[in-house]
Amino acid sequence: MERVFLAPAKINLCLHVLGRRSNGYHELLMLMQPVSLTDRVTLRLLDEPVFEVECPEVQLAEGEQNIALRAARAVFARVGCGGGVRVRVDKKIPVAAGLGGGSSDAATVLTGLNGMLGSPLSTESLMCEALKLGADVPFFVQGTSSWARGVGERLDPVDKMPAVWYVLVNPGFAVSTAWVYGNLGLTSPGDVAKLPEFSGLTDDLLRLLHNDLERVTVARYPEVDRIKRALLEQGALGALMSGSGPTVFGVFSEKDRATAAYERLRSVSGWSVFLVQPLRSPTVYV
Ligand SMILES: C[C@@](CO)(OP(=O)(O)O)[C@H](O)COP(=O)(O)OP(=O)(O)OC[C@H]1O[C@@H](n2ccc(N)nc2=O)[C@H](O)[C@@H]1O
Ligand SMILES: Nc1ncnc2c1ncn2[C@@H]1O[C@H](COP(=O)(O)OP(=O)(O)O)[C@@H](O)[C@H]1O
Repeated sequence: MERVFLAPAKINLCLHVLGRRSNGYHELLMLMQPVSLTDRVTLRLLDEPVFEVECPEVQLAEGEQNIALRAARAVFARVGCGGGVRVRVDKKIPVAAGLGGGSSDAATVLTGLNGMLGSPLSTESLMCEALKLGADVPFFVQGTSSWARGVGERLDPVDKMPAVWYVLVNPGFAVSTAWVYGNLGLTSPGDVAKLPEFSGLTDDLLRLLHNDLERVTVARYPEVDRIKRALLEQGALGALMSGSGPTVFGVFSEKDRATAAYERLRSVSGWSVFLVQPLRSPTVYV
């Protein structure tokens, strides 16, 4: 049996670091949203106990280091059934970009395989395996815009989100999430007591835009700040780095303006530019 799924990217509309745990992980408050830039994940069930992953056209580990393969093994181990799986990931989401591509691939493998095997695992079990794979993976299993707390695993879905357009700009180099958190130098806990109200309007979203990781990435990669300014010059209502970066998103309320900015910015050498919308539903089955 073979099935194809689309694994979406995410953006962090806000990211506040509230503290640091003894294991080095950080306590966060984030508003996260899946967007319509997707990897294509093909899953083929095998009779023999073989686990393989291929990622054509990108320089990405095809063995155990690939998080999609680890997700496949996790499902089979938890279900305790025989057989194996061949995973193919056709990447569209830039790698190590702050867009959660690997986490999304992994979540898609967890939920997709579970469905193909007749749904033996509960959502709770899937969430448990998701968190073992990475802090952002539970968000993608849950699949909709959410407030995320803890290390990212305590999720509260948000129903009402504005119908905006985003232009994503990626400068073409990778940024390590571990490096960014490692260089945060957290001295005092973040204060979110005065966080603006969010009732789902575009103005609320614009007031909310904030990322505590931005200064770390910008200090090392000033190009991220140049992208922010370029997006604002092109008419974005707001612009922010997503996650640990280096991708920056610009917010637009009108499609025409977003399209014009997209056309202009994609002529800049070395930048990958995407015009996307918020996604409403979880992992898409093709
Ligand atoms: C920054 C964020 C924002 O959504 O996304 P990305 O920029 O990676 O997309 C996440 O917090 C990234 O989550 P994820 O990429 O799943 O992290 P993991 O693989 O679990 O951990 C990678 C590294 O980040 C650090 N880390 C991660 C999450 C967290 N709450 N605190 C941390 O300090 C860990 O110490 C680890 O060294
Ligand atoms: N299927 C995958 N897709 C993307 N990256 C992967 C995958 N499997 C393993 N990785 C590794 O995970 C790291 C983080 O990648 P990614 O999830 O794209 O980052 P981010 O969350 O910052 O967008 C990279 O160093 C990459 O080599």
